[in-house]
Order: sequence, then structure tokens, then C-alpha cells
Amino acid sequence: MTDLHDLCRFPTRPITRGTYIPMLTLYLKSGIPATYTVEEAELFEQGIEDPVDLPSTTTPLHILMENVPVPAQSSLEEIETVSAMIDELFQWGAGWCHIDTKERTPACILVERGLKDSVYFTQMVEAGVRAELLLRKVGEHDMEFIDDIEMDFDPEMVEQTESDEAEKKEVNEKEEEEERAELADDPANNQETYLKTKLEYTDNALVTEKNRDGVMMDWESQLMQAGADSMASGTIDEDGSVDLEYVCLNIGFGMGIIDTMVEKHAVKPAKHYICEAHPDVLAKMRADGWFEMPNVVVLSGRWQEALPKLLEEGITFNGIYYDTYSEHYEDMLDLFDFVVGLLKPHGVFSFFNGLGGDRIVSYEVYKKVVELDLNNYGLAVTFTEMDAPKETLVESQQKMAADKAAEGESAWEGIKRAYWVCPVYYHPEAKFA
Ligand SMILES: C[S@@+](CC[C@H](N)C(=O)[O-])C[C@H]1O[C@@H](n2cnc3c(N)ncnc32)[C@H](O)[C@@H]1O
Repeated sequence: MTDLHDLCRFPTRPITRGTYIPMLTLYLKSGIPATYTVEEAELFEQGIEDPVDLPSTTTPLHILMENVPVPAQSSLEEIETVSAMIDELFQWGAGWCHIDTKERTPACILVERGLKDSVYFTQMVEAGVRAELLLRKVGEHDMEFIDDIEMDFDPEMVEQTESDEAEKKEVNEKEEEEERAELADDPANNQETYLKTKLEYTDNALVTEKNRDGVMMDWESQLMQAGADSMASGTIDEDGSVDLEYVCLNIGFGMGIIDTMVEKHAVKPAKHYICEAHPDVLAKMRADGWFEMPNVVVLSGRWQEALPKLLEEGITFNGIYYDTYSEHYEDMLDLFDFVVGLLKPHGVFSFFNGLGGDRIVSYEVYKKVVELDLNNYGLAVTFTEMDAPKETLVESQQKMAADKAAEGESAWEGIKRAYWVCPVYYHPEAKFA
């Protein structure tokens, strides 16, 4: 435990700006890193410096979030001082997504304490958005950071530090290599691997045969209905006139839930394009007669190959829906390039908004990031809040409140990883601004 950690427990009340901010700045300026963890401090006390492999880390921000008085029982000055402390920690490099021993980010602790609506939670989300955008810029420009400032040290000490650094680097590189190999092998992460992975349709899901990863599950039906409705709403012009030639494009067939809804919708599609890449899903579509339906055009293959052809042919859509598997946010950014070319002026683009859905704070961060990105493409997005189906929340409720018995059967029974834990789903609708 260091003085910095102690301060983050708010040993004295009221929390005054005059006391807390100078103390915090003093500790940070004296060289205690803003990410210095309780675990590191404990090891340091046992004589272990620079531990190489710490699986979880309780940072000053975690301690702060655990101990911050609830805003309803704080004065305005206390709230403002805590906010300023959070800002100060971020300025000195504190992280919004570090994980403590219970796998919680600082914001997760706020959620657990019922403080999701607090200004502190908003600060975590804003920090997350800044970090995501910065990371992207770093990636784009292939920037390198100077991580050592050469100083005039004792040569023996420099030698020792260099050999420690080299050892650390070697361990890190080995770990990164193993991680890369693992990810390349994971169908949920690597599209090439996914497209070669055998799939299985069960009663309520489409899963990878071996790993039991959920590719699509029927608890999403309600969300798909919202998607089908959004696409159909792209037939209505700004002046209220209706486009009778409703043309839509769904990317990712999965269980065919949204495509079935499109076909049964009150607004009938004149042309319904479906793009699907996986051979097992295409076989199911063939068996179920989708290839023979007169208004349906099946685009077999990845959207990355199919969409440029649609652009070339000058086809435009009232509605576009995107819900694939084993793709990443960067793929979605690539898709936006096509969406702006393929959407009619009054058309609607929507997608399965599961981005960051396995952690409430990440979900909020990605909601903001995707909004900013769509805005950059001239698309304005609105989010309709929908209650997430209860069966998806059983496990996360159990995890969060071990004292309260969570009710009902879990949607994740027999599924390897719960990819959704958020109580509210933000259904997106993007239109040209
Ligand atoms: C989550 S499921 C879609 C579920 C669908 N919305 C429904 O209502 O049943 C994702 C689907 O996208 C397909 N897919 C994944 N990557 C793709 C890509 N690059 N191009 C086209 N389809 C892709 C998968 O094979 C899978 O069938």
C-alpha cells in the first residue's frame, strides 16, 4: 500500500479540493505511476521490483471507485473534487480498462455499486472513447513511442537496467506470439478459420460444432425485428412519400431470423438481397429454398467481395442491415465506405449492435465511437433503447450480486462464451444527416 493508494480511499471527509488535489499531484509528480497497483506495492514490500507477469491489477482508479462516496451523499465540492482527481489520474496515464482481481474495470465497480448514472461513470466512458480513438490513430500511422529517456546514469546501473529490459521484452514478445497464434486459431476471431469451421444448427442457435461458440442465437429475435422494421422505414421519403420499390440488403444470414421477418413484413420487399459467406449456412439456405425465392438474390461469399460489384452495378437500397460473425470493428469501418455508396438518400442503415456488449462500460464506449465514426461518413445515428431479454442476464446478475439469487434459465446454457451482458440494447438507425 502506498500513500497514493491510501489517498484514494478518502481517509478524511469532507473531500476538499484544497487537500486532495495537491496531495494527489504531489504523489504523481514524485514518480508514483498513476497505474501503480496494490499488487505491485505488495510485491515491492517483499523485495520484488518490476514483476513481469501480473495477471490482474488493482489500480488507484479501482480503489477510488470502490471508495468514492455516493454522489447523493456528497456535497457539490466533494463531487467536483473526485471528478478532478479522476481527470488528474487520467492525465498521468491511468487506464479506463485495467482489470482488477475480480475482472472489473474501475467503471464496472461503479456499475456494481449502482453508480452508472454518476458523472464518474461518464468520465470513464469519455476516457475510453479518447483511448480508442488514439489507439486507432497510433495504428494508422504506425507510430513508435520512445520508452526510454537516456540519462546520465552510473554505467553499471544502465547495464543492469538494459539486461532487465531485454529479459522483459523477450517474455513479452513470447507472450504476444502465443496470443497471436491462439487468436489465429479461434474461429470467433479469425474469419479465415471461421469459414473453414464446421457449424451446427441447434433448436435455438447456430454454433460452431467443436467449440460451441454462439454464431447466432434466437434470443436476438426481438432485436432482429427492430432491424427489419428499420430497413422497411427506409422506404419513406423526407416529405412522407413512399418508395414502392422496396429494395433491401441483409449481410449475414445466420439463422435467417431477420430475413424471414423481412419476407413477412407488412412492407414487402421488391428485391431482397442476402449476402452470406459460410458454406454450411449457404447449404442451409439452399435446403430451405432461399435460392429459389423470386424476389431474393443470394450473394454467396464475403460482403468484401460482393459489395464492390453492387456498387459497380449502381444498385441502391432503402435498407441495409449488417450482422456478421468473426469480424472486427475495423471491418465495420470498411463497410461504412460501401454503405454511403449503396444507401438511397432516405435509406436506413442498421446493424446488430453488440460492440463491446460483454461489458457495460465497453458497450457505452463503442456506442459513442460508432456514432462519431458514422458522423464522419455524413450519417446521423439514433439509438432506441430496448430491454435486453432476461435470459441473457442470468449469469452476469449472478456474478454481480452473489447474494441475490438470479432467476430463470440462462440463454448461455451450453454456449462457450456469453457475448452479451448488458441490460439495455441500443438499436441503431443511421441515415444521411
Ligand atoms: C450472427 S449471424 C447473422 C444472423 C442473422 N442476422 C439472423 O437474423 O439470423 C452472422 C452471419 O454472418 C455470416 N458472415 C460472417 N462473415 C461474413 C462476411 N464477411 N460476409 C458475409 N457473411 C458473413 C456468418 O456466416 C453468419 O451466417
